[in-house]
Amino acid sequence: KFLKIMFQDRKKSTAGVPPGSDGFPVIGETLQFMLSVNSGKGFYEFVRSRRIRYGSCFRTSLFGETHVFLSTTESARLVLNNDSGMFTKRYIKSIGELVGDRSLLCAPQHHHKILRSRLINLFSKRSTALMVRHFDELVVDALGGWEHRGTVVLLTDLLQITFKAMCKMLVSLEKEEELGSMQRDVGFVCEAMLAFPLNLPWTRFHKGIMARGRVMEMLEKIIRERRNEINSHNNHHEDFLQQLLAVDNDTPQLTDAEIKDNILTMIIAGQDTTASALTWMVKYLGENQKVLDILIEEQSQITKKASNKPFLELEDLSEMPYASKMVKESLRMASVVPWFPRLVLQDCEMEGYKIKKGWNINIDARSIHLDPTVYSEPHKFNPLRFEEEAKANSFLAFGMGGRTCLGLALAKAMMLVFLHRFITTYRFVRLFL
Ligand code: HEM
Repeated sequence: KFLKIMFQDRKKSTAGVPPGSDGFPVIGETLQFMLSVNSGKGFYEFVRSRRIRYGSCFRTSLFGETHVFLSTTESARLVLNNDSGMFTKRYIKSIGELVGDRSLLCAPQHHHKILRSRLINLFSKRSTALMVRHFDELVVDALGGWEHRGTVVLLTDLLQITFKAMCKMLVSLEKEEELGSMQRDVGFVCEAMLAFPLNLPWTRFHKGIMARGRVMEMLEKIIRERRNEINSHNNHHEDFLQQLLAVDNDTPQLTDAEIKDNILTMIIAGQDTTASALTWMVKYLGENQKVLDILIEEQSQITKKASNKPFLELEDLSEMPYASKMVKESLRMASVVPWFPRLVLQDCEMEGYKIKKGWNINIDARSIHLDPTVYSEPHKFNPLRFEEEAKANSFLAFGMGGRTCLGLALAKAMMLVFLHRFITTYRFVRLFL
């Protein structure tokens, strides 16, 4: 029925293209976009200022292509749930060269479905429980060290902790030296993903390609060693690699190339996002004394109850109702992934405007999270707003539909663990400089 409406509308459509600017010939508004990427305000400023100028649907031209930004819950539903099949995640060749064209992020739609159905099994309750225990160990260790340091740059430390957590969960990599070189190389790959895709010896893109090669070599070595261990029955690992290599006649095996590309993908997808979300959460804590007081009360109870065990367990997290809302509110306010890009596969109409095949359409999650018609007093940090269920299609921190974040339960668990330890280890004093 939906498709019928869309096609009927298209035949008699008199709709115009969305408001916005095409900028300069060929480069469009790329320069303005790059300026805001490098400004102190960050790349979202480019979108925010145009959303204010043009409204909830606007177009721009970036890197030679038309981009439309949409910021209503209804457009989020249509595009992200994609029941019409008219949208897909875009394959960008340069990103494919960096994360691998068998990565979940780049695979064509039919291959994505197969990969996702295999990978989703890895994110079980058991994996989350193991992650809680291990992440807690890492956090306790890190927080203990902060006592003796004059200044801690939170994001830098958290990137290291989340990197270690990802590597342990995925391939049980724990040796400091190997972790160090892997983290450096994954960092080069991530930088190259945002760079101009020119593969010449002095470019950031080239550095990323070289780094990907080294990451692949290291993963190959890890897979080889693991197979030897499995063959000699000398194996005690409980990580994602172990599950991916297990021979199970009911589930199709992934090839080694698929395993390597997707391990790199999961490190990239999980490390930065979680570290940023944690950093924002601490910022909101520092700004909201009342929230902090309630949390201290709740978390002290957990400390009392769990005093006989060295580390938190998954069950402990279910006794943190206020902290869970705090985590959700932090994710809403921060919108760590601010918009979700898709490619339009057929001419259609959205919000009364003509959208053409081949355009890029972006669901602007941050605008939805801060829309006063969706969340009352959206700039107020208020965890209790989640006592009531949020409006449909309005909480988009982890996306929606067939591309929803695979690591959402893990990410929430890590945030709760960190919140607990942070609050119960240190006293929060705000310095007004
Ligand atoms: C607070 C932390 C995190 C946030 C805010 C976050 C957010 C997101 C969002 C918004 C998407 C969907 C993007 C889209 O639809 O275009 C996504 C996808 C994904 N996330 Fe997360 N994520 C987080 C942590 C993690 C963790 C810990 C993992 C674990 C490995 C992970 C793995 C993935 C994967 C594999 C995808 C791709 C799914 C697909 O394309 O089918 N994420 N994430």
